[in-house]
Amino acid sequence: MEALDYHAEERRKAEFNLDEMKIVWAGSRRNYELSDRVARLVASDPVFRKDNRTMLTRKDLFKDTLRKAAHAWKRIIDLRLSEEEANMLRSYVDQPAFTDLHWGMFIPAIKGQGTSEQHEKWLPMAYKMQIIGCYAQTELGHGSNVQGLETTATFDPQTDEFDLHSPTLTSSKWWPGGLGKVSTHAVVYARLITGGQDHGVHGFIVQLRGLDDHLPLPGITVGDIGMKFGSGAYNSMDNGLLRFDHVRIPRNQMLMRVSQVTREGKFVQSDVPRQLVYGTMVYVRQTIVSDASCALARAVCIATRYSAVRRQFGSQNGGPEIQVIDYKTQQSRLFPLLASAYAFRFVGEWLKWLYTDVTQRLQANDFSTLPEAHACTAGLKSMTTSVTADAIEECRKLCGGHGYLSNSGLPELFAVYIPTCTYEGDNVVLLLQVARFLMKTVSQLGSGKKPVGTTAYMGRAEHLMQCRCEVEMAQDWLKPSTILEAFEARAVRMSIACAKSLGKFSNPEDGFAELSPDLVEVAIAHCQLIVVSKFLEKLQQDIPGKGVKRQLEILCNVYALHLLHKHLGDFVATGCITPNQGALANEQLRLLYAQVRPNAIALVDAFNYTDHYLGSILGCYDGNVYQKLYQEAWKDPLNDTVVPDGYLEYLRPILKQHIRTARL
Ligand SMILES: CCCCCCCC/C=C\CCCCCCCCCCCCC/C=C/C(=O)SCCNC(=O)CCNC(=O)[C@H](O)C(C)(C)COP(=O)(O)OP(=O)(O)OC[C@H]1O[C@@H](n2cnc3c(N)ncnc32)[C@H](O)[C@@H]1OP(=O)(O)O
Ligand SMILES: Cc1cc2nc3c(=O)[nH]c(=O)nc-3n(C[C@H](O)[C@H](O)[C@H](O)COP(=O)(O)OP(=O)(O)OC[C@H]3O[C@@H](n4cnc5c(N)ncnc54)[C@H](O)[C@@H]3O)c2cc1C
Repeated sequence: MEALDYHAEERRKAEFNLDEMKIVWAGSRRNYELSDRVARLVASDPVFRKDNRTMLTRKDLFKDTLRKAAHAWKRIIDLRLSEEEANMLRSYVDQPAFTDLHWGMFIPAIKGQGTSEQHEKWLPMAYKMQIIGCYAQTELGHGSNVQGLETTATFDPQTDEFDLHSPTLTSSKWWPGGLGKVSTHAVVYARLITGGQDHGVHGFIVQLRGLDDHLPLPGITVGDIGMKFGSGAYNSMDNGLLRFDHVRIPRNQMLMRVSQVTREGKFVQSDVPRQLVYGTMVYVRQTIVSDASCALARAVCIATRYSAVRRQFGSQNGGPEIQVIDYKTQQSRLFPLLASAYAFRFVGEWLKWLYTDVTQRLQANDFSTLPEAHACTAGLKSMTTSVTADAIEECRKLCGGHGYLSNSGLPELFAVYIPTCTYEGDNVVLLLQVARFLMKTVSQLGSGKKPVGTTAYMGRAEHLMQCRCEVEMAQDWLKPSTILEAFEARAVRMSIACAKSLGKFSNPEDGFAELSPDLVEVAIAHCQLIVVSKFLEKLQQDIPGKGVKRQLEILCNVYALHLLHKHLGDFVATGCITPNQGALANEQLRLLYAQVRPNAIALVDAFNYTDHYLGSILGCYDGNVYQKLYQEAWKDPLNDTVVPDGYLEYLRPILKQHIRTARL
């Protein structure tokens, strides 16, 4: 019997080659094939089941995470999966775990900040998971201000050791994932003190637990910090606390690529910039941008499929009601998010390239592109995660009441996703880093130093400050050069206006603090320009497949014009466009939505997400939503009994009280 497909008609409407779009989304045919294989492998394995996750107690959820991690590790070894495939497996298992920090931060910290001897000693054990590590930077009192950390690592020349100590309550390490219950080791960030002098924050490899009994080593207090937001979600992670009471480690456990301490206790700063101590964060911020497109695509896939199934109002002559996806308001809320998922995918690909490039340069001691890599990773991490977090909530609302059910998949996705706006750098703090970089670039204009990379457009400031947008009709907004120039002009004008305002302050730091809300807006304008320009660049590539490029052009225009509509105030106030041109952009946007509409279901099918990964009844591939919702309701433990536990003790006495009250 042929399987039921409630979306069959929608799928027939598609005007492009779906298989080719799947390859564009995956990045290459090879990536598509690997990812498809791993997704199916995970979906068909009962150990990776997750449909009962939000019902588990914290302890059961944690044990389930350990079980999944052990099973994942066994599969990785048995099937000889590459690191790339293992990472795909991690994504599809879809359960935050200590392994994220071990592979995503502990190992990269040693690789980026350790010497070759340290690599030889620690990496083989870490790669085999004979030791498990975490990244212990944040403290109870300080997270954003890394220079404000209080943990000390004092060198003792007599024993050739560092003495690690937590001098205050606020110096307790607080938040590191994997620390609470699992890690045997940590890269700990502490103030280096030699000869009574404070040399700032550096990384140290510290063993925390015994490798035989898993008990904390002497002088170490360690535990979990407690339940976090939502059920299921990030509670599978053992975010931990850690205190040191004069714990001794050998000198060679300080990560010494950036600076060294000699046997005599002399502090030596190498040619490598001290910012490399922050290098692991740059790496992870880059991965967070790629992950943002996955989370956004997932929410959008659920909301789009459900919007095509759901009908409300408008039945004529007894015919079917209107699919909610046909309401213009639904389209104007949903399609920009669909376009953003594709936009973030492409900017994530580009950022990965940028990161690989800067890493190769760093290995050759070329540090010239580090500031730009920092600004791009910080800014795009901030922008993409903020948009994605808001978008998941918007998708919940787009699904009406059923979106609030746990089995819509959206509440847990929201709960697990929102901390990305905070971890790896609070999003506002990161935007202020971008703003600093932009203000520095503006201050160097005219000095002969030509801006390059993502700030190259500032080199054309003279033109961009006075150019006029030539749009006369709605369709003029479809010209890539018109869109790009409007975004470049807005970004440069906002940057230069802020730089001028800063110049009015006698103390630049006072000015920066006072104008920080405006500076955040400047940074956002710059980041949006990067995303728009990378989408446009993607369209310059040869993209095979019937109708594929056309759909991407439509999505690119939706992405750019919805931003223009949303930030119309910026564009008009800076004189980049007139109010009438803004109205024409909005008119064009409405026409674009009509072009997205017949392709919407196929555009989310292109993400190639399994029902297991989506974890959503509303987003299931076959669209058989109502029957599944009905069946699922009966599986709730509350429905195990017809009369609930507690009826006799609590309900019945209330129900019967009217008899007594009536007697009073
Ligand atoms: C169950 C399933 C199992 C599956 C198993 C599968 C097995 C898997 C196998 C393999 C899979 C691979 C897996 C990979 C996984 C990847 C996933 C990773 C998930 C990670 C989860 C993350 C969890 C969260 C972690 C954290 O949050 S860690 C802590 C992060 N903390 C922060 O981000 C702090 C933010 N603060 C700062 O960054 C800084 O302090 C500051 C705000 C930048 C200010 O610093 P300060 O020194 O005060 O700087 P300034 O004076 O402002 O600037 C000085 C100077 O430096 C420049 N700068 C600043 N930062 C950087 C930088 N990072 N890089 C370069 N340069 C930088 C700045 O621009 C200034 O420059 P100028 O002087 O030129 O102006
Ligand atoms: C789920 C989760 C996992 C984490 N995992 C790890 C981990 O593995 N390892 C680790 O070391 N850490 C980890 N962290 C900690 C995380 O990196 C920090 O919480 C994060 O960097 C934010 O720092 P904070 O908590 O000090 O926020 P704060 O800086 O205290 O932020 C509070 C508010 O102050 C504002 N603010 C702060 N400074 C400024 C400023 N200069 N200008 C304007 N506004 C400002 C912020 O915007 C924010 O609104 C994790 C956190 C979470 C939530």
